[in-house]
Amino acid sequence: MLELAGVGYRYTRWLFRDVTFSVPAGTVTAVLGPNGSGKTTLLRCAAGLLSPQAGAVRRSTPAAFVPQAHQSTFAYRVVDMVLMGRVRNVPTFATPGRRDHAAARDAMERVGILDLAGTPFSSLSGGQQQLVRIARAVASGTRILVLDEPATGLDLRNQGRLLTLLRELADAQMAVLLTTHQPDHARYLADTVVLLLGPDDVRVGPATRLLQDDTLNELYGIDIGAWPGSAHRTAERPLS
Ligand SMILES: Nc1ncnc2c1ncn2[C@@H]1O[C@H](COP(=O)(O)OP(=O)(O)OP(=O)(O)O)[C@@H](O)[C@H]1O
Repeated sequence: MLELAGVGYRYTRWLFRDVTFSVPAGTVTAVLGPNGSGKTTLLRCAAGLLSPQAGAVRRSTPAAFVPQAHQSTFAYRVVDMVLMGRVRNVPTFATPGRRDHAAARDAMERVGILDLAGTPFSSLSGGQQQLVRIARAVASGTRILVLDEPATGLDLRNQGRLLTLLRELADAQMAVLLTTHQPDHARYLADTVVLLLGPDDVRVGPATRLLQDDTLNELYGIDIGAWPGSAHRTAERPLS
């Protein structure tokens, strides 16, 4: 269980002032908002990587945080990267044991990257590296998973695999909190959505109720019916 009560954070200005929601075990919560609205900052507060200036965050266990995708040049093999997720379970100066290796293997299998186990992390594509980071978090055995834009950089097959995996992890009683720029992903996955419309306008509710066209128009400052990428618009586009 992850709980935020009246959480506020400011750098030079308040990004959000009074955010309250909880992510019970067995559920998924998705945070949506325009670029710069404070999604990453909110997730870092939730995961315990930043201390909010207002309110409180309660976690039933330490959270595993999967940062936004970025290309990395770590020379470790994939299996060693995933094993790093076990760091809390391995005593200082000890080497990972059989259970740690089994957890790493299980995590790689679940994420679908077992065939990459011996590959140097630095030689993977950005999307593959993202899957490795997710496997590392899964291997940690955490009950609270916090992921910042986990689908970014993944192809359609891997996006589907990710959505399925996150749903399975929630069904296995994990609390999952993520950010996404894709309302469709939130509709599929999230029990609850948190919309960052402004420092004093943070809306929390069921995905089915909040992810309506009028709210998305307000959130992103667009007319979604006329948006070039909308299904409606694409269907209407004349063949040339
Ligand atoms: N370390 C920092 N110091 C000062 N300002 C910061 C810092 N980190 C983030 N900010 C500012 O806080 C705001 C919110 O940043 P944040 O990364 O949380 O937004 P976001 O919603 O995740 O954006 P995106 O969708 O582009 O990833 C931005 O205006 C950003 O410039």
